[in-house]
Amino acid sequence: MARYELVKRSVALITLTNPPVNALSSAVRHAMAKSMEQALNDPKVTAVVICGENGRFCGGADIREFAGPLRGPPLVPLLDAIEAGEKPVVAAIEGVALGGGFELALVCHYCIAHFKARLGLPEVTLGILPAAGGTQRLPRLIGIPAALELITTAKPLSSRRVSMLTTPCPPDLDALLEVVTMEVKKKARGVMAPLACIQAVRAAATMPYSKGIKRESELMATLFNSGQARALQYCFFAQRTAGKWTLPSGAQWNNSKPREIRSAAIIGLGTMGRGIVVSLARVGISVIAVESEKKLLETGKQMVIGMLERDAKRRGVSASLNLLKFTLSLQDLKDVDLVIEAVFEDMALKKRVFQELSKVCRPATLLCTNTSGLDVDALAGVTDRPHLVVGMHFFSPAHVMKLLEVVCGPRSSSETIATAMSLGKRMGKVSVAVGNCPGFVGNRMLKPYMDQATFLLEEGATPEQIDKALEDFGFAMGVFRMSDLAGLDVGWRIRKESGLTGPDVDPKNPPRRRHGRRYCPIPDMVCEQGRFGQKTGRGWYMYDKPGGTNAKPDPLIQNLLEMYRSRYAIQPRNISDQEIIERCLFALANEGFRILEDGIAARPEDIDVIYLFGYGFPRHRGGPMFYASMVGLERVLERLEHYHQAHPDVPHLEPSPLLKKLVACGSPSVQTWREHIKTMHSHL
Ligand SMILES: CCCCCCCCCCCCC[C@H](O)CC(=O)SCCNC(=O)CCNC(=O)[C@H](O)C(C)(C)COP(=O)(O)OP(=O)(O)OC[C@H]1O[C@@H](n2cnc3c(N)ncnc32)[C@H](O)[C@@H]1OP(=O)(O)O
Repeated sequence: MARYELVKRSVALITLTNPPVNALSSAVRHAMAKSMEQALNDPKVTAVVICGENGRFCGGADIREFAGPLRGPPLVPLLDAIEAGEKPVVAAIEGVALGGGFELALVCHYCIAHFKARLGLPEVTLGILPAAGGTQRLPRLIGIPAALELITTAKPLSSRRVSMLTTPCPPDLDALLEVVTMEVKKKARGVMAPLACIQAVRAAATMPYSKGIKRESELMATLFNSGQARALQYCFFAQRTAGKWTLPSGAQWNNSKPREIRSAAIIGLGTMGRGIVVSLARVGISVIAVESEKKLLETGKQMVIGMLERDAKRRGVSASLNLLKFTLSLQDLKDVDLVIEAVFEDMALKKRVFQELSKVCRPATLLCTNTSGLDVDALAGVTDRPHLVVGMHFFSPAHVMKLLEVVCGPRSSSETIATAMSLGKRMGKVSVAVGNCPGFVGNRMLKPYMDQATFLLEEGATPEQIDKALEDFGFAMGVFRMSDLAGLDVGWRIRKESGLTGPDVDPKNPPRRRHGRRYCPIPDMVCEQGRFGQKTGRGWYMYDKPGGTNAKPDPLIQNLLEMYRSRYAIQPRNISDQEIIERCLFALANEGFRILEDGIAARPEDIDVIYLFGYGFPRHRGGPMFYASMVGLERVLERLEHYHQAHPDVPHLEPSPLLKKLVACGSPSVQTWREHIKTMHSHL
């Protein structure tokens, strides 16, 4: 946990040895305290050096310990003792010095950092604050503005008995703190930890160290057991768990070797295709981009080049344009390692592309589809290599969004899945393996969520009221603003293809039940008016111009809703924000439970990660499944039963069997749901 050595007969070298990141677990703290005592008591020792094993100084407190009762020697007195010691202590920093690791460096009298070392205080991302003196020493060392910034970002510095310094304090401290508070509230709506950090730094500026450290500890106590801290710490581990896929065959992330991908091809240079080309090229993969017409190819090429150049400028590197090739011929793909099809969302068209690829590409080429919900196995079935077919579902814009759903068909081989997952990682994506069903995980869950939003419109709510409730909950965008951004025509086309709407529907009197269940025709009526969202300057909101982003409530939508309600004799009622949140989010989580039952997602963490990274679910709420567990499964069940009784023609509101089962088992913690899911037929 900590190795003690005497070097050159006079220097005590204390090495933290707690792989993989030398976190300050109780055992490490214990060993450090012992080693420090030995060093201070040994007259031969004139100086102490603290470092970390395996090129990593220290990743901070052991986050796993936060979930249980706090044990072992507390960190603050240990660090205070190091700082107060008579012998000089040097932090030798390689790799990371994060959180408590950085706070450890702050108490050392000298720091030597490798130029690649990463120092920072990421505590706010876990819903807490740097409570081992970080908020008190850092302002004393580097001043309030820089410390405030560092507490939410990261900056390199060195340290020397910092608690003895007075904090350099700007004359307009209150004004400065006010500005930072406003910024934090805007960026992280409803998130407590950054605001607590500001209060702690205020204490550093206005109080002596002994009082400031007390204030820091009080603020930490408020955050430590908060739901937000639990949610953010859950997200930290969920993100790391999500990449660990397993198949029923026993093949899994750590026993399946991915292939190395040097070259790839993208078919289709629409919005998705262009983003995928950029994502691949900027990590050094040669890309052949294919379009069906010369004009589309030229437009796509110019856009990709522009995107890559802007991206390279931002990152201060040169654009990797030499890796790109643009062509109209599929014949050019015969030697590539992997193809990603990103053509229009039309099964017949995609099948033709896959048949063609089977003929053209060498037998070992992996064939991937970027479909957002079509049957991956049906595509595999038209090829000569179904085991080499997998879904790679990117999110728009593909070069920005972090999420990648890797859709495993029943015939996808473990090597194929491993390769898609590893390629996702290489592109900097958070990749989650999911099973094959309509909409996979993310889009399958979106349907009940969006249905509830439109049913609420029928019943008396407005788009802006629903969006505000969701944004106050923490979503970056409410459902209607998000739909305007994505384009309303996409969903309209899907509804037409699935036979839910079309020329047979009476436009004056569209039925409110279709395929045996409640159906809200308002989205179709909005599209029939050519209102496709931001791109047409009109959608659920109005915008200054086509492509505008400033959404304003539109009186025409208000009229449409009023006319609609009077046509169907619906008496509008006042709908509370609570009902909006419950109906939208409990319907969302309910579908998540069904997805778990069906074996389409392996664990609740995977669903939550998909919603955090693909759909803007607020991180401090943990994701839809974690949120349901925080509300209490019993309460979620009771509310779903209540709403289903009121709306029996909405099957998505009927509580799922898994939710009922978990409640019957005493609502176990989300991390243990897996043990209760006896999937008959895992799709993963
Ligand atoms: C009434 C109540 C009163 C309450 C008062 C309580 C007072 C308590 C006093 C506390 C004192 C506060 C001390 C301090 O201020 C708090 C902290 O230090 S919080 C921790 C801050 N550190 C971080 O957030 C760093 C998190 N880690 C990372 O960012 C990355 O892991 C990394 C270090 C940059 C390395 O990245 P990678 O190389 O990509 O590796 P992975 O991310 O995949 O991680 C590998 C492996 O390690 C696990 N892990 C990483 N960091 C930690 C950690 N700090 N604790 C525990 N485990 C960690 C990670 O989960 C991976 O595990 P695996 O998935 O492989 O099992």
